[in-house]
Amino acid sequence: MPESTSESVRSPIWNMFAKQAGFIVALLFLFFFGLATYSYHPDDPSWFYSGTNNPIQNSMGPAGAVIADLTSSFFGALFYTLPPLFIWVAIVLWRNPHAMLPLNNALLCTVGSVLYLSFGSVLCFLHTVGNPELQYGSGGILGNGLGQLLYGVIGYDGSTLVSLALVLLSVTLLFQLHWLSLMDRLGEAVYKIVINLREKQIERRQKKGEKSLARPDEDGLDELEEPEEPAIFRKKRNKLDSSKKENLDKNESLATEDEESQQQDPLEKEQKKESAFSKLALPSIFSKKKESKEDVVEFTPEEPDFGGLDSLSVDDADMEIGDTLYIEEDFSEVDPTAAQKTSQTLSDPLTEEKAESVEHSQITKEQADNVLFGDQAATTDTISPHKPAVRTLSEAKQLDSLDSSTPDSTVEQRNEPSYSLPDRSVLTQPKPKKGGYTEDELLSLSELLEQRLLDFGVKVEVVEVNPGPVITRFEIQPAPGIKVSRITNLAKDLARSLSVMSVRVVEVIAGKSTIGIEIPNQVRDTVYFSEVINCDAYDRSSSPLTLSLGHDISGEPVVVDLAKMPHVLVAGTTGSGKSVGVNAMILSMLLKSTPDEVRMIMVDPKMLELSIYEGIPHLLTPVITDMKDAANGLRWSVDEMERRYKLMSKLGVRNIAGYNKKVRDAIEAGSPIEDPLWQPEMAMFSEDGVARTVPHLEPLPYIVIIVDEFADMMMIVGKKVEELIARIAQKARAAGIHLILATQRPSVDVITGLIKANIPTRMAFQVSSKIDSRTILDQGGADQLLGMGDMLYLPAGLPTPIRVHGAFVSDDEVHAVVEEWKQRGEPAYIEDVVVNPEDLMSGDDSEDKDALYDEAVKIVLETRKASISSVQRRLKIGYNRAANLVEAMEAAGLVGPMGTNGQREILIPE
Ligand SMILES: Nc1ncnc2c1ncn2[C@@H]1O[C@H](COP(=O)(O)OP(=O)(O)OP(=O)(O)O)[C@@H](O)[C@H]1O
Repeated sequence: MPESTSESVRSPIWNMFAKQAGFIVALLFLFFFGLATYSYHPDDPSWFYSGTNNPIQNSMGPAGAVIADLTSSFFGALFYTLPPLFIWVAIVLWRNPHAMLPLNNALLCTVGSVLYLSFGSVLCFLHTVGNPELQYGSGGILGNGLGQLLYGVIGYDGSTLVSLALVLLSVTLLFQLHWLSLMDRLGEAVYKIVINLREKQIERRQKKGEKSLARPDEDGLDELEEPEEPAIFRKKRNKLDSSKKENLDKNESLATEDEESQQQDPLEKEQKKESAFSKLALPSIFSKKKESKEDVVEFTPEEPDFGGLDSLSVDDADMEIGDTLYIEEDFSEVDPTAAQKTSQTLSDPLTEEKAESVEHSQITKEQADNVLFGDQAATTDTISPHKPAVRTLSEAKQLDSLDSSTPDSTVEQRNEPSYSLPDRSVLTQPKPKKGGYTEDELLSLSELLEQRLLDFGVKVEVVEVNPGPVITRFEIQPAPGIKVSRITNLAKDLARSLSVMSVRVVEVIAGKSTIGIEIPNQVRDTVYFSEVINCDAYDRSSSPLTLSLGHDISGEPVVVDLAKMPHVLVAGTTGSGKSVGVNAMILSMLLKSTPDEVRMIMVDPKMLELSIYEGIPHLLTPVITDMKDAANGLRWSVDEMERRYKLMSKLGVRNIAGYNKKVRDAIEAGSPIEDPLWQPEMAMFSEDGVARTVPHLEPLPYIVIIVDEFADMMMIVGKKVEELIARIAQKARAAGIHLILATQRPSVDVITGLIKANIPTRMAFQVSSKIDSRTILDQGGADQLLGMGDMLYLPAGLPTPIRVHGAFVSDDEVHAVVEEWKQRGEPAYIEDVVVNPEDLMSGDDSEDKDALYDEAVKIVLETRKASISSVQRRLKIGYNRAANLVEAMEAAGLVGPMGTNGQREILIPE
């Protein structure tokens, strides 16, 4: 033990001594070797040569002469570089025990040295570098041997190239070089030198008192003062700047968060604490009533996935963003506070302004999403700080009308809405609510529910109660091992034993492990349309297709966007409230959007429900009651959809929102866009003989096709309708064409697989059987509804439907709004929508042949002019149809293709 201790104490000293001795020996050797090399003389006697009788000239005597002779013979001219090479290797091994590369340092140096000496001497041999009078030439024995070998295999250039590459590699290994950073450093050094030189030059000139300072341009001093920064430095500096900025931004945002949390109203904090406490400390069923809103939020539907087309939604959002910013500008013109805000923004640096607008736009999008599903708490909280950014459409219109009274020329240029919206005061005001169950009643009802279920052998515990205007939802926690299906199957028995009309079992409540039992209230409150329309969610939504459907189970308004659905199927038994529901949807649009924004095609086979809307300016065609006309209306819509797609592709936009923005921007900029689909021959035949000019594009309105009973259409017209509906449903979203299809026959021959696959959003009113419910929703539940507007709304992509108590719209309300609109304007009907019903009705062979084809051919042959516009004028049909007819004639060989002068040759002799 003591021995080993003394050993361990002695060894470091010994190591140090050994190291130092080694260093001295190495130094000695290097000096000796260096002197011997550099005092080499070819006449000195050596290993290969006995020498002259002259005295030895090598300063290290005969030994030095032999060493120098050996190295020079073997390595050729390269032997001069041996001493520095050895010194370098010594330094590397001494100072850097750990190599940068994942290899032993000694190994690196050895490999590097061998490569250097071998291929360096090859290079010396090939290119006669250094003294060629050395005994074995400038390549030495090694260079000669290896060089000749390489030359024999890869030739002169190849040998040079390979040797160069290997020498470079050897340098890399020996110096453990990183070429890029070496270049970096070299560039940096050169730059510094140049800067130094220039500074000195300027100093010198200044000292000389030259005029150059007064006239810097002449002397190019301006250039000198701001020398162009090399890209490498610029990059570095930018990187540094951006990282600094990021840090600053982070710090700032942290600081704001801190500030915000500090500035939070103490009362608010207290309330938060209280609510947290109540959640923890009051597990009573009533304490959970407050959470009912959250339940609704959990159902917030996502935007449906429509494959390629779905991605277009981003553009929709863009459009909304654009609108919002535009409105904000308006607002600044009217409202002094907003103006102040804008001026503040303007005074801020550009980047800040951009950041703010981006923030606004993000909030707008989020808000829109929240708003649309009645999450009022969320919206009011988030919106308030940016109120001007999310003006409602009606507010914006008020501002517009205010703007128009100002003499500002820029304001006058703007597209004024040609209509004002009807006043909502025409709607029936809601009556006071009678309310559902009292607290005591709720308690006893929950006990009764537990008891009744126990009677059926199902042990459950009521954990939460959510009272609403029409039903009350009891959330129950079943005992372990009890299947949900058992409770679902007991729905009817439960309703009977509780003496209520019906009980709906909600098998899955998103995010919870409980089951919902929905029991109708004894006294049912009516949900008035004026209640659901006068809500933040509806007001704040910027979409012209915003629909206010009704209240959810906790009494919050449910507001959705048809543009995002993008089509909806409404089904329910007769008297379940479908027509009232459809009316609520139509009124939602009529109270939100002008005919410039939304146009409608209404199909009403019953001649009762929708005929009431006859004469409103939103209609594209009189309310269709004939199913043949209806089918043709669908065909027109498909044509219109195709036309819109062509226009959008010509303008390079992906949806109607983008198209309208581009067209409006162009109009506002005073350079409206010419119709890209216009054809030159249209100019030749105007009605009054005046040559036509290229028409300009106008913003396109959304088109909503509302069919009150599409089963009739399917029965009368047949398969073609199904195909047309599927075509519109698949593609029309981007073109701004949307379908609302209602039926009272939820059977598979009406709601076919093709229609279901293409219309993802469904609205199920009360139905008589579970099978019907499955046909509509792919699940039961609609059979347990209460009727009179009680519905299950299934947004696309959501697995479970939302129960909505539809708003009641009376005939008087509809009449009042219709009257308001009739006073505002006449409808501008498009005749094409319903013409030519025969082609759809007739057999398949004539399906693609236009009924007016023969007449068109007659006209062309008579007039000897195959012009689209003349056919259009003579037959009083739309351009598209006339173009199709002329193209059909071309296909049939009656007329030739259009020539460069815009004329077609008539191929049939006179
Ligand atoms: N949201 C509602 N609130 C209160 N009552 C309603 C509501 N919706 C409908 N009703 C009542 O139900 C009745 C039938 O409604 P509606 O005419 O809309 O049913 P429907 O399903 O269209 O029937 P049909 O297919 O026979 O036309 C209405 O007259 C009205 O009294």
